[in-house]
Parts: sequence; C-alpha cells; structure tokens
Amino acid sequence: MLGLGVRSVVRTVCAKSALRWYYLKQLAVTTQCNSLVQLNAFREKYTNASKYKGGKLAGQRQKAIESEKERSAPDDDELIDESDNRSELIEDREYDTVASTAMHVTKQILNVQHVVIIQPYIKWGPRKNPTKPELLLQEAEALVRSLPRWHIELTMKVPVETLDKRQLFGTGKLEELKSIIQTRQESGTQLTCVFISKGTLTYAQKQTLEQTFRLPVMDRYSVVVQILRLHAVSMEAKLQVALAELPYIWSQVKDQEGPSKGSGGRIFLSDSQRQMLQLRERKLRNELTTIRSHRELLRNRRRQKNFPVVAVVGYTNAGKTSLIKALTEEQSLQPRDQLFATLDVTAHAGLLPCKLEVLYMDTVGFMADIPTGLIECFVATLEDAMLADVIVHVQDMAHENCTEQRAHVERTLGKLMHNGERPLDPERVINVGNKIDLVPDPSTLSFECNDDHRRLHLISSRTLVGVHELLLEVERRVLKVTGRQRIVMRVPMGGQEVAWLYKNAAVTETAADPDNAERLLVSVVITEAKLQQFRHLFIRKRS
Ligand SMILES: Nc1nc2c(ncn2[C@@H]2O[C@H](COP(=O)(O)OP(=O)(O)OP(=O)(O)O)[C@@H](O)[C@H]2O)c(=O)[nH]1
Ligand SMILES: [Mg+2]
Repeated sequence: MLGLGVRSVVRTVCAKSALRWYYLKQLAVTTQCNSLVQLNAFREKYTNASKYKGGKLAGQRQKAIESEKERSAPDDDELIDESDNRSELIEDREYDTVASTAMHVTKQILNVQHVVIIQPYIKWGPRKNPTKPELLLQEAEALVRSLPRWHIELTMKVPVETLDKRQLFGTGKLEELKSIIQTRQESGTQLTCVFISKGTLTYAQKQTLEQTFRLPVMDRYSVVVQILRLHAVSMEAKLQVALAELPYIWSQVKDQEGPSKGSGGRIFLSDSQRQMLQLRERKLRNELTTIRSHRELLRNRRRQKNFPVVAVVGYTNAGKTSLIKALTEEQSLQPRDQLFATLDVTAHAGLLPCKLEVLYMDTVGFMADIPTGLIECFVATLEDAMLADVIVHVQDMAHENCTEQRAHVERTLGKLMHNGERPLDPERVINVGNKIDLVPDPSTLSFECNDDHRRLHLISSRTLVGVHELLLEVERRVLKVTGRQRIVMRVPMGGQEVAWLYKNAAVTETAADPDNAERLLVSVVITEAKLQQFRHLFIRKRS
C-alpha cells in the first residue's frame, strides 16, 4: 500500500552509495530547473514586463519558456487587442480642443512649464485639514515634479476661511498674490501657469483667478490628469484616463451655466461638441467594459490554476513597485520617484521560500484630496487587488505624513471592500513599513502591538533589510488564507502519482526514500481539496 508521510519540515536525506548520491544530485538539479523553468514560464505568462534575461540557465529557460508558450497557445486570447477604434478615441483632435479649454490639458505635456504653486488651507473650524499646510504643499510640489519639464518657480501657502468662495481668496489676499506674482515677473522670472492645490476649482473661481493673474490656472484634478496621461502605457489605462477627464469637463460646463454664472466667460461648448462628448463617453465605457471582461477571464483562469495572489497596495510613491522588485528579483521593474508612476495593475511572478509560486499584483497608488470622479475609473483596476488572497499595505516610514497616508489608504480600502464581494479580513492584510534606510532611528518606529495582524513589518526595499522576514510572513499568510499545507509524500518512483503532484500541487523538493529504494519522498505545498483528490485517486484505489 502507498505510504503517505506527513511532516511539517522538509527532511534531509543522506545517500548511502555513490550511485544514489549521483541520483539525488540529478533529482536536485531537475527540481531546481523545474522551479526556474516554472517560474520563468509563469513570469512570461502573467508578468507584463517580462523581459527576463541573463543567468547561466538563460538558454534552457528560453527553450522552456518557448515550449511552455506552445503548450499554452490557446491562452493567447488573454492579450487585449488594441483596436483602431480605441486609438481613434485617444487621438481625437476635436476632443483635445475642448479638453485644453476646460482643463488646460494639452497633448504637449512635455512642454516646459514654469509653475507658481499656491496651497490654500483652512486655518480653523470643522473643515480644517488634519494634514499640516507644509505637508500639503510638499505633496503639491511632488505632483509638479512628476512632470518632467515642469519647474517650480514660486510656492505660497495661503490661509482661507473656506474653499468655496467665488474668487477663492479674499479681495485683499488676491491683490497681494497678484502683486507677488507680478513682482517676480518684473524681476525676470518666467512664469507660465499657476497651480492652485485644491481638488477642483469651480469655473467661476478659475475665471477670476486667471483674469487676476493673467496666467492659466490649474487645480489638482487637471495636474493629476496630466500625470496620468503621461504615465498611461496600456490601452486600458489610456482609456481610463480619457474617461476620468469627462466628469471634470462636464462640471466646468455646469458651473458656467449654473445660477452663479462665470464672470463674462464665453460658452465653450457648441451643440456638436456636447454630442461629441456624450458619444465619446459611451464609446469609452463600451471599450472599457470589453477590456474588463478580458480581465475577468484572466482572473478566472488564474483562479482555476490556483495561483495564490498577493496584492501590493499603498499611497502613491510608498514603494510598491520597489517592494515587488525586491520580492521577485524581477530586474525589468522600474520604480520611479514620481507620483502615480504605476497606472496599470500588473502581475509579477515570484517564489515563496517553500518554492510555492505566487502572483504579486502591482497597483495604482492612493492619494488624498483627489476628486472621486478622477479615481472612480481607476477603482475598477483595483478590483483584482481586492480579490487577492493576501494584501500587502506598503507605507513610506520616511514620509512626515505617514500616519495620515496610512489612514487614507485604510479608509479607501475599507470602502472598496465594503462594496466588493470579499470582506477585508485582518488575516489577509500585512502592514509593511518601507524605506527604513531613510529613518535615522528605525527602532522608534516599531510600535508596540500585541495584535499580530496590525504588526508593522519594517523593511527597506532598497537595502533589502527585512525583506526575507517579510517573505516568510507572506508565505505564512498565503498558506493559512488559502488552506494550503506543506507535506512530504512517499510515492512510487516513476509512478503516476509524481506526475499528478507536479500538475496539481507545488512540488518543492524530491528525494529518494532512504528506507525504500522504490519510493520517492516528494515535498509539496497542496490545498486541502487537492489532497482529498489525491487520496481519492491513488490511496483508495489501491486499498
Ligand atoms: N531610500 C529608499 N527609497 C525607496 C525605497 N523603496 C522605494 N524607494 C524609492 O521611492 C520611489 C518610489 O518608489 P516606487 O516603488 O516607484 O513607488 P510606488 O509606490 O510604486 O509609486 P507609484 O507607482 O507612483 O504609486 C523611488 O524613487 C524608489 O527608488 C526604500 O526602501 N528606500
Ligand atoms: Mg509603482
């Protein structure tokens, strides 16, 4: 009868004869190659940036990847086709004219801009922002720095009673700001636009400010749209950005036509332009629905294949992409010191210490004070993340506003989960404190916390401090949440059982059984369901 040995740790087997030693060595090499080949084939398939190169086994890997590709040819329909219709939607001149009037967003994102940043903040009262004005200004500066040829020439923090006043600032303050800007210009500083760091400005506010400063005025919405346009790589991201622009344009039109009509502004939308916008919105939604059904297909296929999924989420620039790079050693990943550098949810293959393959999902960063209309379109891309088995929440410990950032992400995640099909179980979340290499005394960070789920895992994705320990924690959670276990099975050498295990579980090690030359010890990570299936197929059959 077939023996089923269940042990929690992988046993080391000492070979007695030289022949057996050779045999074991061969097995070890095969297992290692299998893991590499599996990982690379897996990477190739689910990793968008999959230009994995080099290494001693590069030739072998390539061959394995090619044969894997041939084997899995039917999966090619996973590719989202970039049809002409979609390109036409992105390259639409008539739309560009309307967008540049409403948002001062142009196709020439890469043009040089000399920017004045004004950060309004409510000084007291219930609507006071809990974040300090200095930090709000820093975030506004980081947004501008995310655009390559935009230069910050002047920054100002301005206290206001409310953000809803028709001209935003009091008359005296407005004159003061105008005079500061004029003085700068007279002293030879070139200024090309003013960025008011407020979610959205009403049409009336924008008109008044533009007339006063005699410069184009932008708000957070329009600056973020510029960044999103620049960083959108995939067709899905481009269509999402295009859709995200429309609510803003409509809100400007509504403001202008409402009871508090903009001061002397011309009507900037003709009837045909309105129809064009409505049609555009319909087309964008249709295209995105098609793309999302592809995404759904892909997700189901992943589920069928039973890969555990780990979503990496967090505030923008916290180091999500860097952490995935550290965990997977995938060299093609390019972290950038820019806000919203990642706009697509991408999957990256990695191996846990027990050699179980997992998919890490890189996601779009969160940011406070971004109008809901703008993030709404991106929320759909977070769906994948929300359905992950484990969620890693990365926090930038070197950022002064770390606590607020964490609270913002937790609030948003909570809302997303509430709407979603899978509630946020604390067991699924791992809190990671990143960038500790930038913190002078990291020991002050590890807050006392008895609750294991709230524990902060301190790491540096740059120096790799703490990354291995984090990997072990990811493994622990993945095994627990997905109901997998690590066991060693004793199976007949060369039998069907071995092939079955390779297909249906993650084989992490194989070794000859020192007590029985006809048996093989196979270490696997396996789900309860598959274990039952194994028992049913092989054990019952024989007994
Ligand atoms: N010193 C230090 N810098 C880090 C660390 N992790 C990330 N960075 C830097 O922080 C910046 C942002 O890193 P990313 O990994 O792109 O951050 P992200 O969260 O993916 O950002 P978005 O995709 O824009 O939301 C880059 O310049 C990284 O090199 C770290 O542990 N230490
Ligand atoms: Mg990123």
